[in-house]
Amino acid sequence: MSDFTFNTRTDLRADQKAEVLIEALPWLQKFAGALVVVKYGGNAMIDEDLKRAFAQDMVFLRQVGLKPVVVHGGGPQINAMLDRLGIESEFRGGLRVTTPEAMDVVRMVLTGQVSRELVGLLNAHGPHAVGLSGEDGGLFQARRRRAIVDGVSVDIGQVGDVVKVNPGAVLDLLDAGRIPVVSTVAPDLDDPTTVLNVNADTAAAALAVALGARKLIVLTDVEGLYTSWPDKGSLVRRIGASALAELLPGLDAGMRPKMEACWRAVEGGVGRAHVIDGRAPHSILVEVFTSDGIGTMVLPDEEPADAPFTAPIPVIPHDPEVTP
Ligand SMILES: Nc1ncnc2c1ncn2[C@@H]1O[C@H](COP(=O)(O)OP(=O)(O)O)[C@@H](O)[C@H]1O
Ligand SMILES: CC(=O)N[C@@H](CCC(=O)OP(=O)(O)O)C(=O)O
Repeated sequence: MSDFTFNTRTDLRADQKAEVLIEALPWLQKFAGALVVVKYGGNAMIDEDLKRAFAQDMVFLRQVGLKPVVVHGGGPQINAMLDRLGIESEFRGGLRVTTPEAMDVVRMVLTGQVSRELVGLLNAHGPHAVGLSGEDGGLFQARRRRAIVDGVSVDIGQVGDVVKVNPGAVLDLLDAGRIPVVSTVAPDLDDPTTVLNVNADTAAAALAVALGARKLIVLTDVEGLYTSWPDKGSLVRRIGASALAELLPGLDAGMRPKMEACWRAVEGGVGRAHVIDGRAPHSILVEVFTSDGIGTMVLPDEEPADAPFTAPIPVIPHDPEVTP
């Protein structure tokens, strides 16, 4: 069970319910048809109630006309399976050292376990979700990368960075009204007979850029980015891309790939990137459909990061049937 609870519906008066709904109107209008990439990870992937709430949020987004694309992680699930099989695994520079033996497990767990479960949760609401990996339809091509540990470049095996995205398969699914669920294993561009293990935060950013997404939303287990972690008073609500770039080298292993992903997304033309708290049920809906939003928002430099939070002015389409 999560630590967070919402008022039960009977605690809200009818006018309060109406207020919540009407606050969403300008955001529903603003984001109608918008493509949103969501990186699913952290607690929201482990707690049963949070899993179900996540699935509801994705189906909600689709139902009100957005185009959600899910990119999932699975680090804890991979760790558990490697342990069960007695295969040793370590992280260097925030990335899993991936031997050929470990790669088989990474691929099996991400595509055969985590993706399947998520697709099942989403499809409890209707036949919406289709799982695919970076191998399907040539979605991703990756190149081996090394990790930097204490300033030294080290070999970490079958680990890659996405260098090419062919979003056709994802776009086909979106056109058919589906919710694509993407696992981040990718063929090696230099040796297509092998697959590489790609960090899910960075893969989500690459996909968001290639799709021209309006938003990238990354779920995690804290409220957002703290400038002086773990000082709770240092939570950042908004930050411009350049200011974030200055902070990146000083960030710890867990937060760094997430914030780097947000930075890359915004630099690549994605309108906004958000890191939000996946421990709070329905945090995605709060982020997209309320004026204050939630978590940390990264925005392009040309927009002032200190502008007040305001809702867009509602656009009421002219209906000749009602008003001549
Ligand atoms: N500056 C920071 N701001 C927020 N969290 C931070 C920061 N530095 C380190 N962290 C840690 O990074 C964690 C998120 O990384 P990680 O556990 O890898 O995420 P996930 O499992 O959600 O992919 C947070 O739970 C927090 O403990
Ligand atoms: C190279 C690398 O480290 N890959 C990750 C892929 C999964 C992932 O990124 O999962 P989270 O989002 O849950 O961390 C791994 O093997 O754990």
